[in-house]
Amino acid sequence: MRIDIVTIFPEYLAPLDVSLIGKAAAAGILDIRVHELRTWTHDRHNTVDDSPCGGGPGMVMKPEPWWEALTGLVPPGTEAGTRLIVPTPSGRPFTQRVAEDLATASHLVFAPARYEGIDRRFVEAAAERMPVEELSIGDYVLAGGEVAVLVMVEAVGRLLPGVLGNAESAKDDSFGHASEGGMAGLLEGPVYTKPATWDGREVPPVLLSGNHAVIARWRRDEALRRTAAMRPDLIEGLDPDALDKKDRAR
Ligand SMILES: N#Cc1ccccc1Cn1ccc2ccc(-c3cc(N)[nH]n3)cc21
Repeated sequence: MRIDIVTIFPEYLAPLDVSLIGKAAAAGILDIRVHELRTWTHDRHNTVDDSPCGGGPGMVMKPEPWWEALTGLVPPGTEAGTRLIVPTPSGRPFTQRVAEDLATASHLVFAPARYEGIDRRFVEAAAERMPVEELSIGDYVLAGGEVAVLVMVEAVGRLLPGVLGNAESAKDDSFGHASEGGMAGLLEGPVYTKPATWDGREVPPVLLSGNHAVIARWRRDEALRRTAAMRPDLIEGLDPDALDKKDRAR
């Protein structure tokens, strides 16, 4: 997967060189390219913003540099397989299902804005050339879209084949598709490691029993318990077929 990120703060995307995503890029699974939006400005001050039409606070990002950037990165006629992602507080929620959908694309272009956002006409013009997703990572307002891009690139990147080692799997992710017996669709339950006793607190004995069927059942019970406590909305949304007989007996 190729990922292009256009921003006025390229240094904000430095974390993508680290850890899981950094290793995936080094392995060639991800081809991540970060671009400075001002590359596509032509005035002496490399202007990317202007005052809002109709008045109001702050500044709005001009459509021209974004359009030139998009056209430079995705020349007309080469849009197949490309999706434009625009982080915004007024977007569709970015969820695990959205991440799974975006993971099927061959090319993602991210347009993290600053100020009060981008002139609407850029999104409208882009939507005539390729699918555009306006996405929110949560019900709070950030100062710009770069942090949202970090979140989305990690959530999407980890789903690509070869990114997670065999030991870790996205198969049973929280929020993923609920599956019979799996944890997908539920929150993660508690995790423990050695020592067996710490601070006078014991690891639940079932986890030391070596009985994998009993351990799996205990973990599913704990995941259901935590989900019911922290996110009852997810329980309601679970596919009934994804709950096994013992779940229903709870
Ligand atoms: N737009 C806008 C805007 C509108 C009002 C006040 C402040 C901003 C700042 N801003 C500029 C770009 C941009 C991108 C994404 C977010 C964003 C996403 C989530 N989930 N929260 N915030 C915010 C962004």
